[in-house]
Amino acid sequence: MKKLKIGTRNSPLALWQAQEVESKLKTLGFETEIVPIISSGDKNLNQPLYALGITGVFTKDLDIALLNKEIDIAVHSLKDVPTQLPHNIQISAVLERDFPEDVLVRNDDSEPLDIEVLKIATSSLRRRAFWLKEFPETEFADIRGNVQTRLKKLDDGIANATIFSLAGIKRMNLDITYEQIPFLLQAPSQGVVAIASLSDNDKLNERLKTISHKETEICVTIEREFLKTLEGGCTAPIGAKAEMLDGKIRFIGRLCSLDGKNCIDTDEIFDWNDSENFGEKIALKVLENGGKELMDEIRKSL
Ligand SMILES: NCc1[nH]cc(CCC(=O)O)c1CC(=O)O
Repeated sequence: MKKLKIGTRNSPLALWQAQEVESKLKTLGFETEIVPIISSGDKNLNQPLYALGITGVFTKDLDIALLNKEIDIAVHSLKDVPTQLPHNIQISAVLERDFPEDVLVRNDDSEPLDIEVLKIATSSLRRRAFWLKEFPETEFADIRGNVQTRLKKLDDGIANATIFSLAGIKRMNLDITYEQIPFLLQAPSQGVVAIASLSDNDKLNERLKTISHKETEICVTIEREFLKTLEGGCTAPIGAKAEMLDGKIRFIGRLCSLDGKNCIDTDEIFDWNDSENFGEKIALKVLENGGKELMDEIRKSL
């Protein structure tokens, strides 16, 4: 049997995630091979992502490899995947979500610092804006690179702290202390590993579907619809979290101005039978309630 080629970025986290997918596929009887591909997002480390002005910097090279049939599937962190996918590429399965929240990691000597006087290294517009909403005086520094690189930069003293997705820390088995930051709403589809494949590869897609985690799929579909309807192709401070509780879904969403001064929040519980287009419906409400003006302002200043 021909081996199924699993494309992935070559960062330690991406490779871990590809191996996780590989072990699921092996249970389906697939023979597999991991194909690491260097992505443009990993090459261009000097600028914050939003400044590159293009979406999909982590996924583009894997999309091309898929379309050229150099790989059969691509494994991504779903939160890095643009909501608008290239023609003939689809997300065919997601793994069960774990540890979706953001956490604060301080460098060793920053312990006694008051939370208000922290300097935080992050290039995420969402993390900055949502943090500034609570602590407007906090300073920020840009930082790029994979989890290990960012920890090294923090050690070098570019800031007192940084913010990570807890999923990344857990998957890398890093022995570092972190603090919960419950006020900082996670990115849409954070903590979720996704498998992309060619939309017309029906036979493969049918089999991929069998390893997809249904509950996670429903939740991230809502979160990504919310994001897609709000952003219209530009990066903005947007958070979203859909959770299933006894057959109901709770959705929490937030859109903020870049300085965190103006935020529009939404928090709704609904039956999961009504979940169709729910993300879009909520986003349209946010846009009507001042979200449109906020998005226009963000687009102008980026
Ligand atoms: N943009 C970087 C990125 N993309 C996915 C993860 C971690 C895994 C995940 O949350 O899905 C990270 C690192 C981070 O945000 O700290």
